[in-house]
Amino acid sequence: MSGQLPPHPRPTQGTIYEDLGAFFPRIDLEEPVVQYTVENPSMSSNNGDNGPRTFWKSLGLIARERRRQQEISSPVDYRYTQLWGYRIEEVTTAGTGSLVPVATPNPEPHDGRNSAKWVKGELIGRGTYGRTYIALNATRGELIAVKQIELPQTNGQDNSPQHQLARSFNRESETLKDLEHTNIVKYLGFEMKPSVYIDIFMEYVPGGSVGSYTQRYGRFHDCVTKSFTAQILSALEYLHSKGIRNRDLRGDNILVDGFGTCKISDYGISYWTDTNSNLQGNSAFVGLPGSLFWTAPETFVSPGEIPGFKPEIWSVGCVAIEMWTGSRPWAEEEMVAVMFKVRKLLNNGLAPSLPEDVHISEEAEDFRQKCFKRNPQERPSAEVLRRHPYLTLPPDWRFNGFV
Ligand SMILES: Nc1ncnc2c1ncn2[C@@H]1O[C@H](COP(=O)(O)OP(=O)(O)OP(=O)(O)O)[C@@H](O)[C@H]1O
Repeated sequence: MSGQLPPHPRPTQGTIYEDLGAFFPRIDLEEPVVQYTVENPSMSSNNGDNGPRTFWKSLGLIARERRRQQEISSPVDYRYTQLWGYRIEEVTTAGTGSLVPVATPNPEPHDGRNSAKWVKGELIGRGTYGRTYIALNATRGELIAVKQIELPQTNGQDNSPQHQLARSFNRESETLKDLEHTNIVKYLGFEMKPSVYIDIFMEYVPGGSVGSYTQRYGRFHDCVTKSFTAQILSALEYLHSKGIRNRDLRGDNILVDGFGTCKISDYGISYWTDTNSNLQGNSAFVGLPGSLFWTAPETFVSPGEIPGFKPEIWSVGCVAIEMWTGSRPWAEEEMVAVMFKVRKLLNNGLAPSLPEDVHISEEAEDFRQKCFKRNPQERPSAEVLRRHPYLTLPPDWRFNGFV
């Protein structure tokens, strides 16, 4: 492997466990490095030695044991180990018979939190600000994903998007840690080294994103679009009931596993400023530049506070456009033109349209129009939109590919 996971589709956990060395090439998986103590090693022992016993396991053995456990429990019942509240340390093997911390600049003294350890595997992909890696929880053997974002040196000025994200994660972590829903990527923990980096730990999702699948296959079969849209709305309904916003909903942030289960990632956190300073003078938008195409018009003009959850319903319409057409919304426009176009929309009611060669049903068109209501108050909530007739699937339909 070349240091990065094959771009598409990402391998399943089973495949990674099967060939762990290929995904963790810089780790000695057979070196015994993790110490365990068993209080009563053998109740049946007849040599009178029932005191605590210590022994060592390799990361490879720990991973194999975890894999067996995961095979026994159903994927739905599987509960990841939570890392919240722990000092989450990146470690590696070094031929010393124990796990050693990966050197970071200016290591800090231990702060009293219990430690959890993880090792880094191959790169999954690069985003605008960070890199996402496959990782192994070193004591539990679970395969997880970690997004690492370097914090730029700012000499006290910390308004960079990366610092905004770090603050947003700190602020929201009490809420984020308890969130659990089939259609969201579970956050497992968070570690920050001020002025150096943040690490965000998540469940690992095999497969790809809606964005990568539309790039690969073009427009989706209508039943796939209905199923995915309903799942996205189900996730939003849940997140909104917990007061969590999703300011960056787009195809690239909706991961899809091999069974056709969608999981929203990057929810509840944002690179947006807390104030209304930004790209366009007095507009509120400071999201990632690539997010513009999925962004509701009112987001560009409401100074300060972003209005409630309704901009996300607009974004749902944009994701549906991706699935109906195989391209991003406003596909015919360059970024700068879109900034103007969305502004124009405020005056004359334009919304992302469908190319002439794409035909959707009347129900789908009604769904599209509801998402793109000019007045955010007139857009239905996620809860209401989830019951739209367009989303009804034939009772015997099962996911069996994208097109
Ligand atoms: N929990 C996860 N499991 C598996 N892959 C993931 C996970 N989270 C992100 N990825 C993948 O890692 C890659 C990088 O993701 P990241 O979120 O950093 O950037 P992005 O969403 O592609 O772009 P941007 O930074 O512009 O939002 C993408 O291919 C993404 O699908």
